[in-house]
Amino acid sequence: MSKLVLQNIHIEYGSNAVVHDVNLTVEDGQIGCLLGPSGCGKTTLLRAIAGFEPVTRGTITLKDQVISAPDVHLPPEKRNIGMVFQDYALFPHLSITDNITFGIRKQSGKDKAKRVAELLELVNLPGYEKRYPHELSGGQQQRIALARALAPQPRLLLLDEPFGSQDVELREMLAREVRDILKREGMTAILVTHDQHEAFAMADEIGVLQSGRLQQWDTGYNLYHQPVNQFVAGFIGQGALIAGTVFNHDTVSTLLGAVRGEVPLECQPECPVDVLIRPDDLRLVADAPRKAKVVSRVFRGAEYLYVLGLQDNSQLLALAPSHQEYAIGETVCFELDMQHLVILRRNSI
Ligand SMILES: Nc1ncnc2c1ncn2[C@@H]1O[C@H](COP(=O)(O)OP(=O)(O)OP(=O)(O)O)[C@@H](O)[C@H]1O
Repeated sequence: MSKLVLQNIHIEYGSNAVVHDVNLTVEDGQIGCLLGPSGCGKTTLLRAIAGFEPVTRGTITLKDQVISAPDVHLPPEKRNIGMVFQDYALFPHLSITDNITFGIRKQSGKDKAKRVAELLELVNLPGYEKRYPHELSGGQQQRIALARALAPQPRLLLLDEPFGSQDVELREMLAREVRDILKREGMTAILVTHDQHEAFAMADEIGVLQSGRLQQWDTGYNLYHQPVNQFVAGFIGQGALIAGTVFNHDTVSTLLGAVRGEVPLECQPECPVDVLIRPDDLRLVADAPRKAKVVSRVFRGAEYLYVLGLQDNSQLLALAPSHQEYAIGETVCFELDMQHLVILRRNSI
């Protein structure tokens, strides 16, 4: 069982702490993801798991073996962890077969040929044995890099921004493909990305990092629908936070009137909160008491995404079919769907 467990991980570069008290578990055969803005510590954590960065405090356990702790450091080559990077790092002068077998050079010719055929089948490039990297598209090269990483049957696979050099439209599709391949192999993996669509398409659980701290480790669905704080709410999906004051256990007073949702248990009446309103919580209608002004809009094909301004200058986002057009400056009426509103304690980060 290749379960990966990080407990209270703390990493410093010199005296500069860049990862603080990170706890997470990736169960055997599951795909985890570290997601966050540039500089939040994703790569540092991945490097620590791979064995390229020592930990100042905490333990990293893989398959019940402690591989990193302040007094334990299993060298990278002894961890049996595979890696896939953004730039594929295929050897240009080696054939696809030699690239894939690079990590299993010592095996017999027959075993290697069998594994190459198996892996090419798995990554959907059968018959590519004799080709060279320059004869392959970027997506195909990335699949070969994946086959090479899987060849030695690692205990864990680490993927560092693996689709970063692909077109945005291609990334989600590739992420799905790679997920299917990893699931077929039963591989435990961790992906690092700053692209949430890639994370959603590929991972079972996703950790959102901010300044080296793990804010939430959860499914993509829960990150979107039940963010634990304003940072996660703002980072995942689109939406706007409007200020409110708790009225009772399920009602908050806001500029938009009373809105309902699950008030956090620790928030007493009068407690200041933020209400997260996603574009899909809001419906533009012909007539309603709630009104706002169109500040800007972005054409999205099937729909327009509108930025709406309220009296106090706070803003909301709304989606509407593109044939139902509103002009900038126009006053629009809207209704709120109160089913999913998320209420967050103010200053919870
Ligand atoms: N070798 C190093 N020495 C000192 N500081 C470092 C080193 N590597 C990274 N850092 C710092 O550690 C912090 C985390 O960096 P890291 O590369 O882990 O972030 P990241 O989330 O992977 O960012 P990106 O998405 O831009 O790759 C940053 O503030 C960075 O400047």
